[in-house]
Amino acid sequence: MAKDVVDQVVERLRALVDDEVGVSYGELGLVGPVTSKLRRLSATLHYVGGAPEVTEQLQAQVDAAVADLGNVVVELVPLDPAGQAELRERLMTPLMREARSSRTPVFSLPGAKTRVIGVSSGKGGVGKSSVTANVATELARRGQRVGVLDADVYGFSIPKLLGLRSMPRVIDDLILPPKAFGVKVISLGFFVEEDTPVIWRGPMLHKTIEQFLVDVLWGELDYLLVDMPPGTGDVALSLQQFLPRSEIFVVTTPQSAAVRVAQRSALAAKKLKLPVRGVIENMSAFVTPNGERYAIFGSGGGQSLANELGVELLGEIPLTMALREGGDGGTPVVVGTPDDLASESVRTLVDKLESLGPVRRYRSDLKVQAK
Ligand SMILES: Nc1ncnc2c1ncn2[C@@H]1O[C@H](COP(=O)(O)OP(=O)(O)OP(=O)(O)O)[C@@H](O)[C@H]1O
Repeated sequence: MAKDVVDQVVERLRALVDDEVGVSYGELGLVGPVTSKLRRLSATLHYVGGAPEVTEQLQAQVDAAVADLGNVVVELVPLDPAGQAELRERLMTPLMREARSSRTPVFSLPGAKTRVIGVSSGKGGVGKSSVTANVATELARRGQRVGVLDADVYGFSIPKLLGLRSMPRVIDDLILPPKAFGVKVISLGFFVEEDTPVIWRGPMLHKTIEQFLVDVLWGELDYLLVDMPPGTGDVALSLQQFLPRSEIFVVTTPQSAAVRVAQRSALAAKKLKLPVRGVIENMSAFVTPNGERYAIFGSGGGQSLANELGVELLGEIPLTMALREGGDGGTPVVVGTPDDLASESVRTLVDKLESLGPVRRYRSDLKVQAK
């Protein structure tokens, strides 16, 4: 077998990128030697095991990469514990090492650029998770690096809304978040059995959120969205402690009763000194194809909450079939039906979110010296 074919196999395997890590197998040092026997080339690619479908997907990707090079068999070999420990060391950036040794999220270290956005609501069922999933997807579509931490202990819906079937892979004690529509996701739901109710006590939840912030290989992110449980509880407290630079956005329906409960969650955030930066109204008027508007859940709630809180109403997302169907099918409406009215309002909302920019903070350590 010609030497250049061997080189080409190695080159192609080295160039393959592990999508979740965003680094090539070559750079990760996971391509084994290629041997030639009886006109057949055998190669090995080491990988971090995950769900069977992840392995199948990788095998298909590998086979396609070398398909035109003749008789080449690439065997996928899971990394042994020593190999995993070595890989973990290679993947950790100096910032991440610092974060892990001080148990402080990289997002809170000095100089961190990630905007951390807590999406909160007064009560369940107002569409907070659907809004989070669509905003995250739209940001990623615009080229932003986005992660979602699904901390909604009452219903971990983010993986389903983003059609994620694979579980996070674990390299030694480092967690690799699976990715969908360009969004990296970690959900408490990945770690509990489906349909098994778990009572999350404050300290346990706090510890898990710490682990998700510190031991997950988020890489560099422009945005981290946190889907918070409805109400005023423990996750807000954890956010305040781990991510004091978080901004809070409150989702409400247009109904005045919903607004009152949403207001309580906003006030709780304010008490924790987390800035509430905007209101998002969801399930706004349903519009028929003929343009007739039906305000099924009333109207004006989002604006009045925004006025009371002294913040901007970032958007009014209408009730639409496409948004609901997109969520059920695991393809966010902004990708699946971009010309839907709900997609349009998500885009307007994201324009406003981006233009708001991060919070400017008073730094008590900086003093102006009068001459
Ligand atoms: N604008 C909308 N148009 C149509 N359906 C919507 C809209 N927003 C949300 N829904 C649907 O409402 C249901 C609840 O939404 P979602 O799970 O996002 O709410 P939530 O506030 O996060 O609830 P929970 O806190 O219980 O998880 C879902 O079936 C979703 O598809």
